[in-house]
Amino acid sequence: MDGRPATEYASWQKLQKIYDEQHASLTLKDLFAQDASSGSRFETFSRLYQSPSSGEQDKILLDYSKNLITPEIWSTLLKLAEEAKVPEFRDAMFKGEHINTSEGRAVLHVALRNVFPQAGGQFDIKEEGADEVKEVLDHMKQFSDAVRSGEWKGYTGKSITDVVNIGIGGSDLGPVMVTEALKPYSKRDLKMHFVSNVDGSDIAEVLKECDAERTLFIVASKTFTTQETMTNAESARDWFLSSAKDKEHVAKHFVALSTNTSAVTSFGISSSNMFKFWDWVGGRYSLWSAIGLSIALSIGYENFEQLLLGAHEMDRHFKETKLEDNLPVILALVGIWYNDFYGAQTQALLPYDQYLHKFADYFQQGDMESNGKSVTKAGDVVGYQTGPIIWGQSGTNGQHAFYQLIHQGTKLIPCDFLAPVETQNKIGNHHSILLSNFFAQPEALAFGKTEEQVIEELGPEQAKNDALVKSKIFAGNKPTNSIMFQKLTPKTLGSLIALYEHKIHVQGAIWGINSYDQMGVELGKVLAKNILAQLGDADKVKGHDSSTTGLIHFFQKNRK
Ligand SMILES: O=P(O)(O)OC[C@H]1O[C@H](O)[C@@H](O)[C@@H](O)[C@@H]1O
Repeated sequence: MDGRPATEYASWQKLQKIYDEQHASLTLKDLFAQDASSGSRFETFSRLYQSPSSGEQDKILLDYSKNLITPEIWSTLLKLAEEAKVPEFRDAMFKGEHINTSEGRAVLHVALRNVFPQAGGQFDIKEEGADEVKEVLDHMKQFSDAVRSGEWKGYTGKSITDVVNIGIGGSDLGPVMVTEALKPYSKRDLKMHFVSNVDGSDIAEVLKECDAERTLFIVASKTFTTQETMTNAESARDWFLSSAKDKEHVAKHFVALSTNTSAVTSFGISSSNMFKFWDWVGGRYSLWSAIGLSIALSIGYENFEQLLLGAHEMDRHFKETKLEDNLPVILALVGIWYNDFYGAQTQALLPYDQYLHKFADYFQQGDMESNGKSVTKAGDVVGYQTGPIIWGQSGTNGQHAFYQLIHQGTKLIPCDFLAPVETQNKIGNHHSILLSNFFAQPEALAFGKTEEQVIEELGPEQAKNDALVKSKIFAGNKPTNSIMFQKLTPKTLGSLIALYEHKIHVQGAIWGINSYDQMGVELGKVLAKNILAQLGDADKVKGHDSSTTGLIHFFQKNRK
């Protein structure tokens, strides 16, 4: 809680000792072979989460049995969570304590979904703005209903057909991921576009598809100062005005999502077209706030509310469930075991659901911007690994791209496999084929293929080729989590996102770091501003190393 280095905990030291003594002989094969004597490993190391309001329909199964953990390792990891005061740190977040210490802010994305008195009661959160959440949601409902029904008209009296969300980082990735994930619930005749990159090609391609009379621009930026977003927003406004001519028409075609009212109004968007949020909403935790307006426009407010409800129910689970049954805690502890003791550098997220194809991209920011830190909250340099590199893509595509390295490469890559029991699109036996891959890959990773098996398969003649035999061996012993959910409904998606958000929180708490600032994005921004002012004139290029100067001069000489 106070940023104690994790290595000081007795349980951390014990884990190190266990690792040193046991890791060479610890195999998933042996661990599962003990099933017969000690009861099913699956029973011991899996947990079923049921939505309190819809139970069966929105359940999530977490199987963490294919991990290199024994009862002793597991109980020591749970002890670590207690020693690091994970429950206290979690409760401090829910109470609105200013756990983002470097910025002196509360961390209250949980307040954004704390709007369901019927779902087991609300959390008592007393922070400025927390009582305005419902008001902004009502505004979002009213606005999204009007646009979706066609009641909201553009400057020539036509309804809206295209929505362009202009934002970057947390003001883009969440809406992109969720609108993709919930496409089956979307209004197909309202097309969603996302512009994030300051590269003019991004906005140029989107605008080619839009008609100024029927396009709504959402300028999404917490600070409303982000260079990429403001540049894109200005270009969008210029493009719009080249057709609409009159600045008065901007009001029908531009809305803003921000915490910065004065910057929004000086851009020319009236405060009645602004959807606000608060400084206690971190960018990468903001899809639940006004930043989710594009989501509400795409899937409708009622579905957006279901997304919030799913997250709220996971919040309750995280807050009220003992550590050993707590899904976010389990994911966090398993991750720490590989990250800090086995030295794993990365963590793959592999959804076997095409609609989740942006899930890993989303949690790249969610996890890496949160836990990519190397000093504790007390300011000490950590002597251990913190946040993992998050990567991945939809499962079967990954199988034909990078799984080779996971199976037979030299690196340990812990993987989370995710899949729905029910598909959104029943076509032939696609889903059975998909799921058979979802079941097979963790099995292959865990148990591999021995030399004896390879020799038997090859037959006596080919087995004489030793190099061929060796190349076909799968060492196995690669750890995975498997997460199965009933169906990718808005509510289940909300719960899954909150599950990973809280996993990140627990890991940050154990590492003693501040998961809620992002100082590492600042330096590059400042240098870029300085360079921009020098780009026009070769004589102005000053104050850089010879490499940077050489590159800038090369650009200046060759640009057309
Ligand atoms: O919403 P904004 O203020 O435009 O910020 C966009 C992004 O900027 C920076 O990269 C970081 O601070 C991110 O966390 C943030 O999501």
